[in-house]
Amino acid sequence: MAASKPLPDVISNFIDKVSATAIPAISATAAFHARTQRMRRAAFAVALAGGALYYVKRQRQTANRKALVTGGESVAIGDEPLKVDRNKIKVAVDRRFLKQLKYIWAICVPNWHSKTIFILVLHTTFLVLRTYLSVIVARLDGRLVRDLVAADARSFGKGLLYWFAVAVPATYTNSMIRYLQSKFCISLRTSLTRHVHDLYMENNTYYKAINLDNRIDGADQLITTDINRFCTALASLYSNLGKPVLDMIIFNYQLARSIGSTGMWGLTVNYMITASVLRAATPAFGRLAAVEAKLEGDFRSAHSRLITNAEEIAFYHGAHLEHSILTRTYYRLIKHINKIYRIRIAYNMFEDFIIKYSWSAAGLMIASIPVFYPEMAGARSKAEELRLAQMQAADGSTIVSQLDRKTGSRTQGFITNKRLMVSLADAGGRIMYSYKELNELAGYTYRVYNMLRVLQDLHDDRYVDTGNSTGEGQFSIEKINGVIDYTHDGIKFENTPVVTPNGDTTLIRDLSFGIAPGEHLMITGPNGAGKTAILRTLSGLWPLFEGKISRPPAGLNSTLYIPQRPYLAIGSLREQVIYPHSLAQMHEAGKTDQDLMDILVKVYLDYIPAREGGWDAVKEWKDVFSGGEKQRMQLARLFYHHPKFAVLDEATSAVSTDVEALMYSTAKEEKITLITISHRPSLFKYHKRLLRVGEGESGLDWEWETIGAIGGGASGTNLSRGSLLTPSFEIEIRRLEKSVADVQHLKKRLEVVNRELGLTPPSTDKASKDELKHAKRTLI
Ligand SMILES: Nc1ncnc2c1ncn2[C@@H]1O[C@H](COP(=O)(O)OP(=O)(O)OP(=O)(O)O)[C@@H](O)[C@H]1O
Repeated sequence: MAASKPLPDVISNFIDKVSATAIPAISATAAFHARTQRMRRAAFAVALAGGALYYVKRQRQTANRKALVTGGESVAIGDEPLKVDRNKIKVAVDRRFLKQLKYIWAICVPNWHSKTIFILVLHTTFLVLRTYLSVIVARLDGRLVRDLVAADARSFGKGLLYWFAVAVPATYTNSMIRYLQSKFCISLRTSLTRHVHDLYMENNTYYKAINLDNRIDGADQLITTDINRFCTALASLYSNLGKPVLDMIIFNYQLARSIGSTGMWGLTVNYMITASVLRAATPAFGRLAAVEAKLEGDFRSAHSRLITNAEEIAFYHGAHLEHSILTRTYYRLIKHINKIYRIRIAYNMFEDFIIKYSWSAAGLMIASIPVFYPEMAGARSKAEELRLAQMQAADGSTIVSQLDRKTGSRTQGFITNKRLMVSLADAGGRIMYSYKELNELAGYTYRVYNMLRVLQDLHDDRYVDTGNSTGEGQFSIEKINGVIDYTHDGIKFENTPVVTPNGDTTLIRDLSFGIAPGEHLMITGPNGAGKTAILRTLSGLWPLFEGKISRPPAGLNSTLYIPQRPYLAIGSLREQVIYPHSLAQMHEAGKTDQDLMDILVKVYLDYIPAREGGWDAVKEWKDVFSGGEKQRMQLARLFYHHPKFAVLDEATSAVSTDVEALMYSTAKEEKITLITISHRPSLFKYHKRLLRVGEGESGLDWEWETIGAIGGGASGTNLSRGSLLTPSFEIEIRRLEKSVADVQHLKKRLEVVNRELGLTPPSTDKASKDELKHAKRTLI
C-alpha cells in the first residue's frame, strides 16, 4: 500500500494549486471586463505575476522531485546498471544545517581563546580596514574627476599623491585577507582532522566503520577530501559573506548621506525583491555538492582497490573487468558533474542579469537623485549645495565660474556615489553568489557532520541497524548483552553464541570452553564455520550479543593476534619486526638490534638485514618479501613481544613444515600459550586442547577434546557437552592410517584377481612383475 501523505501537505498543496490557478484566471477575466485602460493593465499585470510565480514554484518542485528520484536511481552506463544509494541525502540551508554547523564549529573552536578565534579576529580587522579603504578610494576618485572637470592641476596632483598613499595599505590589506583566509581554513581543518583521527583510531572505530555499521562509506575520502572541502567552503564563505555584509552597512550609511532616504528605500526594495527572486530560482546546489563528493569518493576508492590488489588482479588477468569498473565509476561522476554544469548555465545567466545589469541600472537611477531632485538628496549633498551658494555670495563670482564649480561638485558627488553604488552592487552580488556557496557548504556540512556523529557512535559502541541485516536473525546490533571480563588469567567462553556483526547469522551456538596459561589450544573446522569469528569476538572486534568471555587485559604482552593475511607496515626493516612498537618503545623495552637479529635466527630470516641493506632500509615490504617470509616476519613479532597468549590464525600456512615445527617448539619453550587455527593435523601435537567447530547437522555445534587423551573429552567435561564427545584425534589418526593401509592391500588384491582372469594385460615392466609375484605370495 502506498504511504498516505500527511494532512498538512495535502491541504497546502490544494491551497497552492487553487491559488496558483485561480489568481491568474480571475485576473485575466478581470482584464477582459475592465472598463478603463489602467484597470485592464493592472489586471493583466496581476495575472502575469501570478502565472510567473506559479511557474517558478513548479520549476523548483520539479527540480526537487527529480533530485529525489535521481537519489535512488539506477544509473546505466555501459552494460550493467550500478546502484547508487543516494536516497538519504537531504540537504538545504535550513535550521538543520545551522545545527550541524554549530556542532562542527564547537569541535573546531572549543573555546574563545583558541588560535582559530585569534585568526578570525585578525581576519575581521583586515576586512573592516578594506571596507574603510574602499570608502576613501571612492571619495578620492570623485575628487580626482572633479579636479579634472574643473581643470585644477594642483588639486589633481595632490589627489594623485593621496591615491598612491592609499594604494600601499590597500594592497597589503588585500594580500593579508587572502593569507588569513587560508590560515583560517588550515586551522579549521587541523582541529577537525585531529578530532576525527582521535575518534577513528581509538576503540577500533576504523574497523567498526567498515565491518559493523554501514552508515558511512569511504571514510578515507571523507577524512582526506570532504573535511578539506568543508573548511575551504566555510573559510571562503566568511570572507565572501562577512566582507559584503560589512560593505553593505558602511556603504549604505555613506550613500544615505548623499542620496537621501528615498534613494535608500529604493535600494532596499530593489535588494529585497532580487534576493527573493534569486532564492526562489536557486537550484538545490547543496544536495548536488553532497552527491558529487560521494561519487568522487567512489571513483577514488575504485582506484585504491586496484593499487592494493594489483598482483592478484594481474594474475587473474582481471584488467578488463577492473577497467570497466573504473570507467563506470568515472562516468557516473562525470554524468553528475555535467548535470551540475547544465543547471549552472541557466542559473548563472539569470543571476548575472539580475545582479550585474538590473542592479547597475537601479544604481545609476538612484545615484542620479541628487542631480535631478536636489530636494530629495541626502545631508552631505545638501551641505555641498549650501557651501557653493555661500561661496557664490561671498566672492561674487561670475556666472561661468559658478557653473564650473557646480558642475565639478555634481560630478564629484556622482562619481563618488557611483563608485559606492558599484561597490554596493558588488557587495550585494557577492552576498547573492554566497547563497549558492552557502548551499554547497550545506552539502559538505551534511557529509562531515554525518561522519562525525557516526564515528562518535561507533567509538562509544552505539550501533544502528540501517537495514544491513535481514532481520531474520536472533540478534540485533542495537541490543548487545554480552560481557567481556578483562581480569581473568586464562581465556574462558561461557554460553557465548558467535554471531556475524549484523546479528543475522549465528555461526556457533552456545560456545563454552576454557584454557589456562600453558594449555595450548587448537581450533579446527570447515571453511566459514566461524573459527576466526571466535577470535574476533574474543578481541572485541565483533559484538558479543550474549554470554560472557573472560580474558587477560588487552595489550601486546597479554594477547597477540597473528592474522591470516600478513601485514607489513610503512617504515624500516626494524619496524617490521617490532610492529606496532616505535623505535622509542623498543629502546624503552631495553631491546637492541642484536636482540632483533636473535629473533630473526629463530624464524630463519637472519639473512634478511644483509640482503635488504640493514635495519634502517625502508621499502615497500609487502612487495619485497615472499609469502613464507611475510609469515615468518609475523612470527618474529611474536618472539619480540613475547605475549602470554598468541593467536595464530593459519599464520604458518606458507611456511615449510620443518621450519614450522621448529618455530612451534621455540614458542612453547618460551612459555607462550598458543591458540592455533589450522587445518594441518601435523600441528595437533603441539597443543593440549582441541576445539572443533562446524559440527552437527546444522554445522553450529562444537566439540571439545583433550589431544592425546584416550577416550577424549575427559578433561573438558566441566565445560563441554558430553553428548558431543568423540574419540581423540590420535585414535582417529590411527584408525585412518589403518584404513589407508587396507586400501593398498585391497588394490593389490584386485590387481591380482584381474590378471588371473585376464582382464588386465600382463605388465612388461620388470619391477611390476616382481611386485605382482610378491603380492601373490603374500595375499593368496
Ligand atoms: N563482517 C562480516 N559480516 C558478516 N559476515 C561475516 C563478516 N566477516 C565474516 N563473515 C562471515 O562469517 C563466516 C565465518 O567467517 P570466519 O572468517 O570466522 O571463517 P573461518 O572459519 O575462519 O573460515 P576459513 O577457514 O575459511 O578461514 C563466514 O561465512 C564469513 O562470510
